[in-house]
Amino acid sequence: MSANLVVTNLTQKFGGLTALNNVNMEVNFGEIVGVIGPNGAGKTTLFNVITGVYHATSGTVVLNGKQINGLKRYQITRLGFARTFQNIRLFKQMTVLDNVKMGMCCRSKCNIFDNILNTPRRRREDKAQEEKALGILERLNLLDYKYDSPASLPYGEQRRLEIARAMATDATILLLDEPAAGMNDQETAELLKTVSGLRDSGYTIILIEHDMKFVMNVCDRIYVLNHGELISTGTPDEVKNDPEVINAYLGKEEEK
Ligand SMILES: Nc1ncnc2c1ncn2[C@@H]1O[C@H](COP(=O)(O)OP(=O)(O)OP(=O)(O)O)[C@@H](O)[C@H]1O
Repeated sequence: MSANLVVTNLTQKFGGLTALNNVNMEVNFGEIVGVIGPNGAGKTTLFNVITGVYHATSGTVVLNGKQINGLKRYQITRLGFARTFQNIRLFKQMTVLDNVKMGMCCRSKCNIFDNILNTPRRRREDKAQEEKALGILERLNLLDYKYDSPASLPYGEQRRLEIARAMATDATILLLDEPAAGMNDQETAELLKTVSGLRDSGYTIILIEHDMKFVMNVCDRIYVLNHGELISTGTPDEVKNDPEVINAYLGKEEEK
């Protein structure tokens, strides 16, 4: 398997605080990779650097052989990254279907005149987008909600809708920030099926998660961060038996 994404010696400083310190990571095509670690370990910062929210203090992020750190966020999105966030960020005043269509804006071939004059090109694109969005909703078992407001959906469905919108960007790499947060057991089991199904259909998935049962069941490999340092990496079994990892989590418990 060849590496899709290669992070090398990545360091991110915020003033005197080192949120990431020389972090190395490789993600292969079609893998589900988990990023775990206690609160404040640097997980979200890693996502923020990969997706261009922050420009790394030093180090590189390389996608398919091309360095992407330093690029603008929209350029990184166009290369095939999409992400969901810890806190659900849906457009509540729009329908479920329109939320998914919003994900396609970054690929639009229409210009401002097409939009104002509702030209044939605009109408053709609308139709194609609608068909594609319906397909994604069907795939994520959300089709019955297409004309509903996202706010009216059960929590698990809202989280899946975020993934649907990320897929609509034509992403090949999905970064999911705590996708199972706040879910009950049934919703988590459903999410596990969804995420495994996406991997099986060719997506590469990187996820941050605190729900250890979910992480251990869904991930092919895991990276463990603590205080901005990579302290362990391996299969779920390797990581969960690593004394460094156990110490990092127990240490946090003792600090409380
Ligand atoms: N924009 C920022 N400015 C200053 N400090 C920041 C910024 N973003 C993150 N940090 C700090 O960097 C460290 C890592 O934060 P980060 O949010 O990446 O951790 P995390 O592992 O995602 O934590 P959690 O599991 O609680 O979400 C923390 O000490 C945080 O306060």
